[in-house]
Amino acid sequence: MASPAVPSELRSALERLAAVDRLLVALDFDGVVAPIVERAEQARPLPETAAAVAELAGLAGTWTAYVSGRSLASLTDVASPDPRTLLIGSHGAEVRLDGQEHPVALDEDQRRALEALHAAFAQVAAHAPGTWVEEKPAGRVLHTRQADDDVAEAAVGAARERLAERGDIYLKTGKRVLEGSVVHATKGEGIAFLRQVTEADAVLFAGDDVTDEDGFLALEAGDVGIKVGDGETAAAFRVREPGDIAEAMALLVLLRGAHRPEHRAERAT
Ligand SMILES: O=P(O)(O)OC[C@H]1O[C@H](O[C@H]2O[C@H](CO)[C@@H](O)[C@H](O)[C@H]2O)[C@H](O)[C@@H](O)[C@@H]1O
Repeated sequence: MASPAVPSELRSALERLAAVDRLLVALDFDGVVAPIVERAEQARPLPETAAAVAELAGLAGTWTAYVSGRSLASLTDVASPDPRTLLIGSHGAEVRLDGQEHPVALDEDQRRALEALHAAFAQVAAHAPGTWVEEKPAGRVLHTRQADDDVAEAAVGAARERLAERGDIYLKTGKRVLEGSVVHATKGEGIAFLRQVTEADAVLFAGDDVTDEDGFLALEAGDVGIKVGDGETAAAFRVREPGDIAEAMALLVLLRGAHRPEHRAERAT
């Protein structure tokens, strides 16, 4: 028999979460809310997940967030998030709370480092068919999903080599991407910040990529971490794919709705 989308241990954890006074539901975007696709601009949330997130955002004592590596501009473009959903972009460097954006501000040294990062990735991409460079306010992403495996591996190696001496550029490996940023930020910091501003008693965080491990490590006793897909993880729970997150979120709507049927009053976070 096929294993259920929401394993029984995770269901029990969701039942416990649904009963807390103040709950923060934080989801990574690509690979969790939206299935992975060939090009970054083509990603879209699964409609069932987006609907569940909007319902949760309307419940009393409940906050929703997307915690993403994307820039805020790219995240809002592809996710069309419910306005009540809090946004963390650029792996923690950008924030949108109650519709107010807090963009990243770069100093002169960081602007110069960003130019050097752009030049390095652009030069590599120019010689590696199928690769391309995504621009973010504080970083660049070398995408290799459409390149042959050997081309992708060589491109990432060449980009790392060009930047090896730079202590002012932080590199992260993601799913068929090499990310560079001139600002040090992590999803763990993003989740800690959201926990503080929402005064949440418990946090759910779901992620699929290596960079989400910082988020899982920021979880505390009573929180719930869900890894989507394969790979080593610090998360206590695992599901197979974004469709399973849609089912978990629909279940959480039912469970939370039973504890918090009234709607959230409109107010600042
Ligand atoms: O933290 P996330 O919300 O998961 O964002 C991580 C990166 O996601 C995007 O790249 C990934 O998704 C693309 C679309 O499915 C896929 O083509 C790519 O291979 C993936 O790595 C995004 O483009 C990056 O900026 C994000 O940092």
